[in-house]
Amino acid sequence: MLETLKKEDEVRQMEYLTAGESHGPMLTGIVSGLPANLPISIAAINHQLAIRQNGYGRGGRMKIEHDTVSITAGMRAGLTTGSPLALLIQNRDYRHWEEIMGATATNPKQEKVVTRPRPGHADLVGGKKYDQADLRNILERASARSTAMIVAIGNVAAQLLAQLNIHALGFVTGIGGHQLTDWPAESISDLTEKVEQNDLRLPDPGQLTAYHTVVDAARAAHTTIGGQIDVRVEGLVPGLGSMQNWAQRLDGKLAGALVRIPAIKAVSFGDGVTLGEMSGAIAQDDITWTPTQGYGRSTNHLGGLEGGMTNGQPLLIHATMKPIPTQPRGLPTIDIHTHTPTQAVNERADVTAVPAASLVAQAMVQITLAQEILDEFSSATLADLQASYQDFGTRQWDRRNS
Ligand SMILES: Cc1cc2nc3c(=O)[nH]c(=O)nc-3n(C[C@H](O)[C@H](O)[C@H](O)COP(=O)(O)O)c2cc1C
Ligand SMILES: C=C(O[C@@H]1CC(C(=O)O)=C[C@@H](OP(=O)(O)O)[C@H]1O)C(=O)O
Repeated sequence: MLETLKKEDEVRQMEYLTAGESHGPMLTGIVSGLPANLPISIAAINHQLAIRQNGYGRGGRMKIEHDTVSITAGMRAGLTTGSPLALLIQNRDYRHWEEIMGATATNPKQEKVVTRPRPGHADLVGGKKYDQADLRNILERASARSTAMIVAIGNVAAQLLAQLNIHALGFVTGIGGHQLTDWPAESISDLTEKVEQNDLRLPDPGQLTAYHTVVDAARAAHTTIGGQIDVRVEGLVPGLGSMQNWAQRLDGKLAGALVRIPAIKAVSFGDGVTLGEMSGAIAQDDITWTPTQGYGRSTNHLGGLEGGMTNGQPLLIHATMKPIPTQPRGLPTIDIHTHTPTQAVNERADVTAVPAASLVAQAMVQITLAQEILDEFSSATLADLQASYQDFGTRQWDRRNS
């Protein structure tokens, strides 16, 4: 029994892996378990990669990189073959780091050895765990540089989901303690138009100036800020996920996927933390039925999930990003070689990266939903998947006395 549960939780039809250091030569991604005959647009992936690099408040690194993906396995003539898909993204910054980061380099530049761990980053505990005297061997992999590959893989998942008419959008709803918008009630197609018109991914472009002011104030105060992100998903059939075993609950898988993003510290669904303040009769979503639409809901307080399953309403997910940990004026720390109190290393850093993180959150939701769907339905080919998914969605199950 325990073995079965472990397998359900850990072995998935679609698996993905990334490799690559922030200042190494490239990022590598492998995605296995995709159906054969899925059209993949590399231009669409590159479009998302370019958007991820945007956002007021990012540091100097984004001026160096021009992220584009190469697909080196698993695809021929624009279609997946069913074999593992391999993706590569070059790090342009590597040319400045080759002597330090090359696989055979001996790190001659002593000033790039990191001995002053940053509070809020992986430096200290990673150094202890992996027995590294140079904390660069930790921060290079902990860096959110890997989110570029996650966005590429997320877009592969998005292209799969689009074949089933499922669409997701991540956007920014707050910055540095300033709420910029409430849950927008619009559909994804209306929201996408607004969110993609500005490089801050704001559903209300009227808030651009407010956003800039908050970031400018943080920069002037020599500090960093976090913010609020929402992800909305439309088009999911009811019944993805399961209440049978806790390991199968989709709410848990989605929350786990989102908090894996570096610096994401809270996740909630629907009305989220405010549900705790509502009366029970208000907080649930009344069930309706019409001959043309079938079952529906009059509200969506619960964000489209009941019993760990999708209920056919849009998924509404909220995530909070903490302020960027690297501080221009390094925080109090201890030098690991001398044990003396000092200031943490000041690596080049972003003042904020909430717009980029909103796209990463979108990608993690898309990956998690693609994994769930590929686990649940027959998927050797795209046609198999479309047929079994549609069959499940339209299946008549309730017994009426008419
Ligand atoms: C898109 C993005 C960009 C980030 N940029 C930076 C940065 O420039 N400097 C930094 O110290 N942390 C940055 N972070 C956050 C760190 O990677 C993260 O705080 C660190 O890996 C520790 O993980 P934790 O905060 O989840 O504990 C960024 C995160 C994301 C998602
Ligand atoms: C490289 C990216 O983000 C990086 C994430 C990051 C961190 O510590 O997480 C630190 C910074 O790296 P660098 O010191 O090279 O400027 C960010 O730029 C990226 O988003 O592509």
